[in-house]
Amino acid sequence: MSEALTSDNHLPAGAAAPRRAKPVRRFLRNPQAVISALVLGVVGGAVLLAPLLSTDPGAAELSKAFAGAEPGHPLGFDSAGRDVWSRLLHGGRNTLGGALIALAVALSIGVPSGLVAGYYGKWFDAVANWAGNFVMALPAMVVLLASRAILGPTMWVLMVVLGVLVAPSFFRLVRGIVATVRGELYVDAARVSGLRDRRIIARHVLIVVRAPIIIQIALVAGIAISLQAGLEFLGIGSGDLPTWGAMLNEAFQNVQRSPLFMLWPGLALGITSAALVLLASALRDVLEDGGTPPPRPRAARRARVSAPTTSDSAGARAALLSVRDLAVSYGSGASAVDVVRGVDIDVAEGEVVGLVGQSGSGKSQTAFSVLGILPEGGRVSRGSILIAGTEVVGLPEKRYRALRGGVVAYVPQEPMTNLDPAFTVGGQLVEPMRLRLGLSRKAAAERALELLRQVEIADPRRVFDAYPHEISGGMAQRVLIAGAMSCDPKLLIADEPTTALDVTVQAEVLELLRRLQAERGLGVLLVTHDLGVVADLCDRVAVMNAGRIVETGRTAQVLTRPQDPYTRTLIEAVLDDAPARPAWVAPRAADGAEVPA
Ligand SMILES: Nc1ncnc2c1ncn2[C@@H]1O[C@H](COP(=O)(O)OP(=O)(O)OP(=O)(O)O)[C@@H](O)[C@H]1O
Repeated sequence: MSEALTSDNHLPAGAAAPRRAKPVRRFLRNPQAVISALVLGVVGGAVLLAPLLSTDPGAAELSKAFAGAEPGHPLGFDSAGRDVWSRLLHGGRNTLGGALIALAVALSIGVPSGLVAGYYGKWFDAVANWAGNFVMALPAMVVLLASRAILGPTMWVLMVVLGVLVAPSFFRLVRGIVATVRGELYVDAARVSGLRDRRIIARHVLIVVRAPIIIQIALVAGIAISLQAGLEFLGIGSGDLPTWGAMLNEAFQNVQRSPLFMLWPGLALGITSAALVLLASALRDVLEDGGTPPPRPRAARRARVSAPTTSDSAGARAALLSVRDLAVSYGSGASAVDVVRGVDIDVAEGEVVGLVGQSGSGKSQTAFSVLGILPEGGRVSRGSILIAGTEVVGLPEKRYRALRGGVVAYVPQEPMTNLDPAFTVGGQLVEPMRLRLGLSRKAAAERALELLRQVEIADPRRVFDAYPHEISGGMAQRVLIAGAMSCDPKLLIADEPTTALDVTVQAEVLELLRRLQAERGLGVLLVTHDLGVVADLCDRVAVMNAGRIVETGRTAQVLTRPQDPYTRTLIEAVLDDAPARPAWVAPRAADGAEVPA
């Protein structure tokens, strides 16, 4: 086996693939990020420590109006004889505090609603999208002015209103990303492994939106500060509170006498806003370009057409998997299309049943129906599916979850897209085991390493610690097989498990599946278009065409004495692909001379 493994494990054992530096390290290596964060740190620290670094901002000494700098008052006094330095620091507290309130409101409305709308879609998405568009269409300044007229001169409440006005920017951002991630195969895989939606969102979805949200926070904070300063400059804020905008307003009224008063709040606003924008741009480089790879576009589940009738005996039903009269439909009413019609399949314990047919014949739709993961718009419109005696058509999601991962497991077609690029292989194996088997982190990690050994990965520790992009396709498929085995299922649904792999690796993975099936006595429903794989692995085979099972029987019997014309065509197509005959060699006479044709 070790020889076989070398072709699969493209990276030599122990050789580490180039790893991306951790986000903190990338941040520290980015001068723009460090400088802008330092500037913001200094501004934030100064305003936080305002009571220690300055005196009462409201204390006025009229005799000192417009007086210059003196010890303890480095920026001099304003028109009312108040210390400009104290007002600048305390004003910063109110300005930044107001921006924080607006941000908190925007985040608490925009992020959860974007997550729910993006992940679940349906009516909530439509309503939230409409509401978001409506709020975005409102002119922010006019709404703030109207709010001030209705609610009175209270800056904090105006900041809450501002938060509501900018919430759609977070909603749109999160909704868009989550809607893409929702369609990722690794999210389907997490669902099949029995994880709850809440957990999938927290673990696989939030991590993808994390970086864009951080970047958006920096941008929106800059906008909130500017808007707030604008309101105060226009005299629409609280009036009595020192803020940078209010200082600008006061300074503007005395610009002829002391133009320097404009400088300090203007500088504070300019430096803080510029630092936030520069930080957002640096964070984009740090977190996105070199960070979590963006979700790979979901490989379209093939949807091509191809044209029906016997199947497993409709009588006795197998103990492990028994499908009867299954129909899968897309669309509704007159436009409904049945892509699977009247399918009957049985898989007994320890039996390998091949589901074979050309592309678009409905094999994957049948498998997805068994797993309860039909793509959006698809539904089981008729029939019955018994898994270990439990009817799963119409089964509540909670009970379905208990079956998936535990009784029935899934090995998908495309290994790479079924692993979450944001987590290590080990992390992805450990999580379902902790949840389903109630193991501690340590015990689950040990079991994961043992499973990696069982699927013949040469260096389990390295693969355990690796991210999906650091392993080969063949290794990724072994990892998924290890994951499928992790909760000791009885039934395995394998959907073209070797199609995406190169030929040598295909043979190894098939050999592995054969060994695990025999050792564990698994029942397997093997979806494939490859009659060679069927001949190699399957006890029985069901041939599918245009959504129907056209022939079922023992593998040897179906392959050697096919009854249905479509099965014969399939077999003949394979024979047509047989290796070409050797090149013609001209016959030679006894003396070696070429015989003329
Ligand atoms: N999301 C969808 N919406 C509408 N029709 C779909 C959808 N997905 C698949 N179909 C249709 O269902 C039929 C069966 O597709 P299915 O993916 O099961 O084929 P398959 O036999 O597994 O093919 P392949 O080997 O290429 O995956 C196809 O005709 C396809 O057009």
